[in-house]
Amino acid sequence: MATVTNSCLIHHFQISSDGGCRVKYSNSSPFTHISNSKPKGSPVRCQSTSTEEVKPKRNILDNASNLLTNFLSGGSLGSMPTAEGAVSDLFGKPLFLSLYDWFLEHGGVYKLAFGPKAFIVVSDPIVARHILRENAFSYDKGVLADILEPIMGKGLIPADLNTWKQRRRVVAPGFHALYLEAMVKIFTDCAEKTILKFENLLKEESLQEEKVIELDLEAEFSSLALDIIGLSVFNYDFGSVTKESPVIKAVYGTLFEAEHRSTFYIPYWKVPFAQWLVPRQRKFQSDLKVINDCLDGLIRNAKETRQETDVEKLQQRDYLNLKDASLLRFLVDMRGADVDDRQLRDDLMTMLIAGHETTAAVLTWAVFLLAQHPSKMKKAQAEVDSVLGQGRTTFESLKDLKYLKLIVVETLRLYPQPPLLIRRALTSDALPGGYMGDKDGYAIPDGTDIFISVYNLHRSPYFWDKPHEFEPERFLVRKENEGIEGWAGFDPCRSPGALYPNEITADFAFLPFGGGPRKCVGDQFALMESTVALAMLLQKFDVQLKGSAEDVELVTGATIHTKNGLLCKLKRRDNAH
Ligand code: HEM
Repeated sequence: MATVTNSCLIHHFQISSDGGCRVKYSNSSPFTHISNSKPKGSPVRCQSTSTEEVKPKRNILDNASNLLTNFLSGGSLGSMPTAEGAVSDLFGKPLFLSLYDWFLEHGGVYKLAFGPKAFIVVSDPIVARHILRENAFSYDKGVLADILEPIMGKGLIPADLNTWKQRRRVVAPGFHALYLEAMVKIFTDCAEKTILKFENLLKEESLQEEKVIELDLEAEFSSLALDIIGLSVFNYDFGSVTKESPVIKAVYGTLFEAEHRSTFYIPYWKVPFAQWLVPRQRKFQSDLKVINDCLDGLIRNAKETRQETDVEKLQQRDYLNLKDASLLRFLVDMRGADVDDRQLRDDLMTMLIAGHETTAAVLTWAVFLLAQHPSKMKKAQAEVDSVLGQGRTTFESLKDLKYLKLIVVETLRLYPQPPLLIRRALTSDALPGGYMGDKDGYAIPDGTDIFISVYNLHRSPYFWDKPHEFEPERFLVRKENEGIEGWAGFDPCRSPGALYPNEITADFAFLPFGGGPRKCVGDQFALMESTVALAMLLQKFDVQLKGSAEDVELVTGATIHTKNGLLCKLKRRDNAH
C-alpha cells in the first residue's frame, strides 16, 4: 500500500483547477496493468507536498462503535483495516467524501464501524468486479432495497433476484437501437424548448444593457430531464420546463422523500402508523398516490390501444414516425394482457426516479466544470459548430460529437451518480485479493453490507493521473504502436464499437453505470440525452458561474447535487443566430 500523507486527505467539496492533491505514478499507463495478478512490491506511489503523518482520529464514541461492530460480527471481519473515527466524522460532511479519505489511509478494502453495523467499503476494481459481475448473484441490494421498496415496489433497482431475473428480460429489449434513435429526437425537441425559454428570458432582459440572464441551471436541468423521462418512458408530457402541475409537484415530493430516506440511517418510515400520523409521511403517501393514479391511467390507456405481440416486429417498427414511441408502449405491446399492472407500474416508477435526477446531476456538474475551464468550453463549442452548425442534434451527429461525449464521461468520473453502490452478501463469500495491496483477500459472512465506492475508484490516485482534475482528453490518446485512437490506458478492443468508455474497457476502474448483470439499463439513453442537452446549450450560449466555484457547496442523497442550486450567467454567443 502506498504511503499517503496528510495533504492528500483534503475534503473535496469543490474541484480545484490544480487538483488540490498532487499524485504521480511510477507507471505511466496504469490501466493496462490491472489484472488478477497482484503487483509485486509497491508499484504506485502517491507523492504529496506534506510529510506530516496521518494521525488516527478517535474518541469514545468511535471506540465503542468499533468494539460493538467487532463483537457483533463475531470477529469475522477482524483482520480487515478499520476506519477509525467513522461515527464522529460522518456528521461533518457527505459520507462518500469521508470514505475517500479512509480509502487513502486504509486501502482498497476496509471496514467501516458504524454503531451496531459494519459496512465494508470497496475501492478496488478487482474486488468490485467480483461482487458486481463474477459473483453477482450472491449479492442483493440490501439497505438500498429497504429504502426504495416503499416507493418502487418490486421495480428493477430494489427487486429481489427472482423478480429481477424475470423483469430484466422484459425491460432490457425495450432499449433497442431504433428506440434510442427515436429518443434522440425527443431529447432534441425537449432541449429546444429549454433553449427557447432561455432565449425568451433574454429578450425580456435585453432592455437592460448587459444582455445576460441569470438562472439556476440545476433547476432547469431537473425540469428538462423530467420532461424527457416522461415522454420517453410513458409518453406523458409533464411540460415542466414551462409549467407546474399537481403531478410534477408530487414527483418532486416523492424524489425529495426518496432522497431523504437514502441519507437517513434510521428507517423512520417503518414505524407503525407513521404513514397516517406523521404529516410528512402523509404527504408522501398522497404524492405517491397522485403519481400511481397517473401511471395506472397511462397503463390502462396503453393496454386499450395495444397493437402487436411479436418482439422482432416491434423492434423493426418505424419508431421515428410513431406518435408514441415510449417504452411503456413497447412493453405493453410485447406482453399485452399478460403483463402484471402492479409490476409494470413499479418498473415505470423506478425508471422515472432512476432516469431523472441522475441525468440532471450530470448536466449540472458538466456545466460547473466547463465554466471553470473556459478553454475547454470553447473547444466543445467549436466541435458543436463544426458538427451541427445551427442545426439540430441527430442520432448520426452524436457519433461526431466526440469531445462532448468525453466531457460527459469525465463529468461522470468526477461526479458519479450515485457515488456508492450498495450490496448485501446473501451467502458467505471469499473476496479476491485486490490490485492495490498485498492482501490475499477476505472471507465475509452472509449478511455483510458493502459499499462499492465508485467515487473512490474514479478518483483513485492508483489509476488516474491527476485524479481530481477535469481532463476530458484523458480518455483519448493514441495507443502506442497500434496507431489507433483509444481511451487512455483503456482497451477499446474489449468492447468494440462502444460509443463511450465504459466499465468493460476500463476493467471496472470506471463504473459510471455499475457493471455486471445489474448494470444500468438506461446507460446509452442517459449518455445520449446528456450529450444532446449539453450540445444544444453550448450551441447558443456562453455560460459562466454567477459566483465563484467555491460558493457551490455539494450535498448528497441518491446523487451528488448542489446545496443552493447552480447559479449561472448565460450570454448568447456572438455567432449564434
Ligand atoms: C446519467 C444518468 C444515469 C446514471 C449515472 C445511472 C446510474 C445507474 C447505476 C450506477 C446503476 C446500478 C445500480 C447498482 O448496481 O446498484 C443503475 C441502475 C439502473 N438504472 Fe440507471 N443511471 C442513469 C440513467 C438511467 C436512465 C435514464 C434510466 C431509465 C430510463 C435508468 C434506469 C435504471 C434501472 C432500471 C436500473 C436498475 C437495473 C437493474 O438492476 O437491472 N438509469 N443506474
